[in-house]
Amino acid sequence: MSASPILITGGAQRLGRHCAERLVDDGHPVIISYRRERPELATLRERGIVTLPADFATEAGILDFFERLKAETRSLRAIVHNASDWAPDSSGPEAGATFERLFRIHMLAPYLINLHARELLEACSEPQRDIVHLTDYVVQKGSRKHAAYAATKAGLDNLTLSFAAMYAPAIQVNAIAPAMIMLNEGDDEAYAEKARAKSAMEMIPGPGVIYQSLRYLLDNRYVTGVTLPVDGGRHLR
Ligand SMILES: NC(=O)C1=CN([C@@H]2O[C@H](COP(=O)(O)OP(=O)(O)OC[C@H]3O[C@@H](n4cnc5c(N)ncnc54)[C@H](OP(=O)(O)O)[C@@H]3O)[C@@H](O)[C@H]2O)C=CC1
Ligand SMILES: Nc1nc2c(c(=O)[nH]1)N=C([C@H](O)[C@@H](O)CO)CN2
Repeated sequence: MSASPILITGGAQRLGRHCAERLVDDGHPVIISYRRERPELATLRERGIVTLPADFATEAGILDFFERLKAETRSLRAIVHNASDWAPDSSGPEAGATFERLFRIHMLAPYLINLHARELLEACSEPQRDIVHLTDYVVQKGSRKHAAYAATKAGLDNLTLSFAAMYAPAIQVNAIAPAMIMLNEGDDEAYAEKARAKSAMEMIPGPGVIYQSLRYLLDNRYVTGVTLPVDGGRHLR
């Protein structure tokens, strides 16, 4: 019987893409969701990664995605909720719309997908099944410029506890809380220097440290309801 696939939402770039390719390297079938078609997806498809379109900004979009997922597979080994929008707070009339959009991407999508995908995870013939939420160090301290982002990631952090209790022992549910992992386009050296100085390790590690944490969770049968900080010791500064 072929292995059940691992789903990574928002897997077309950066951390999600890195983990998707590393999982393929480790022999797992992988499904990713993407929002925008782009040339890089061809590379992932050539590696056998199944790519499903998804826009989690609306409930209808979330449920449409789940129908596509169900048409693609009858079981799942794991779900990694990686899709995210690091939108700064809006001032003025669109502030509420921004908050609602981030609530849907960071909380409603993981919530509805976890509820609907329970039977896909339980259909996995392997002994371990996992759900992993990508949250953020800012859940612990808030954010002056990304308050809506931080609050909705805090909601996702709390969903980790609820789903871990609901789904044990058949399914393990954990979170990974990164701080600065990789820069964005347009981040200059001054920004990078400031970012490095924020953590005790004084580095911007790149996505490999996230895959190491995901690998640990996927390989450990006795860990559930926890959040792994991957933040270079931000709390020490
Ligand atoms: N990078 C970092 O330093 C840090 C990352 N994190 C967290 O780690 C995870 C990965 O980070 P990173 O790789 O930088 O993430 P990105 O900012 O690259 O976003 C990942 C993907 O999310 C998808 N996405 C955005 N909006 C939507 C939407 N409305 N519906 C569906 N998908 C959407 C995008 O898809 P598309 O490109 O197709 O539009 C994008 O490819 C995220 O959850 C992030 O919050 C936390 C702290 C630090
Ligand atoms: N979806 C995203 N979330 C976050 C990103 C990102 O690029 N996409 N980046 C960060 C920053 O690296 C932040 O940790 C710097 O302090 C946070 N979240």
